[in-house]
Amino acid sequence: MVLKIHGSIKLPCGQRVACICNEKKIPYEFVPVDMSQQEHKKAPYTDFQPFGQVPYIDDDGFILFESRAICRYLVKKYANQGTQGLIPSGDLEAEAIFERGVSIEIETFNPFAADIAIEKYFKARGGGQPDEKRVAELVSDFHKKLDVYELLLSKHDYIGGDEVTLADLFHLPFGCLTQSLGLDELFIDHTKRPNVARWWTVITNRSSWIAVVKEAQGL
Ligand SMILES: N[C@@H](CCC(=O)N[C@@H](CS)C(=O)NCC(=O)O)C(=O)O
Repeated sequence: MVLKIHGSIKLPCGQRVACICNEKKIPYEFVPVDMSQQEHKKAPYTDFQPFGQVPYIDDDGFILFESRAICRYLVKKYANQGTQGLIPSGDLEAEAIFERGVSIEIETFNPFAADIAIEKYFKARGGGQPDEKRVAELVSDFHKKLDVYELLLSKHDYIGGDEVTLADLFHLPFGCLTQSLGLDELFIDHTKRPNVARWWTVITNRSSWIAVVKEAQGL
């Protein structure tokens, strides 16, 4: 059975899973969830994702939610196909640097990128207005965090080591959404943060991600 992703290619967490499917050459299909009718907040959806969020996967009867956990599962299950090395294994220090990158994305990057996206994108979709003062504070603090990224990326080519890993790819959905909200300067400032700009250009140009962007645009 083809891998079913219950959720949407238009939302960041579904995009994260789709990107890894593309890396690992795993056929998948999205099963739409009518979020306008709050389908994700009630049974039977919540029988499978009890937090009432998208996505979850159904892999031939195996149900799993949490997009990053899904990606790790898929990389391990399909170890012998597609891009290799997305989760380092066998070298203790490489594994540690990778885990550090994964934690940095969840703890340091995602809160800023997601909160900016909530203010400037998701609120507007619901007919609301962004809190511009909060956005300015978030952007200012995000710059400081990305200055540390610049330091880390001056020592390693990628945030999880010297090869591309899930730690990098996990940044793409919310990072690109934030970037698209008129915030190029966070990610692509070759003068101020040349290593961040290099890294961001490389990962956003991966064919796995370009395919996600096209699918989200219906192309
Ligand atoms: N940690 C979860 C977060 C899931 C999540 O926040 N999903 C968003 C879409 S990207 C959602 O369902 N938002 C609607 C809601 O929370 O009601 C994951 O990575 O799967």
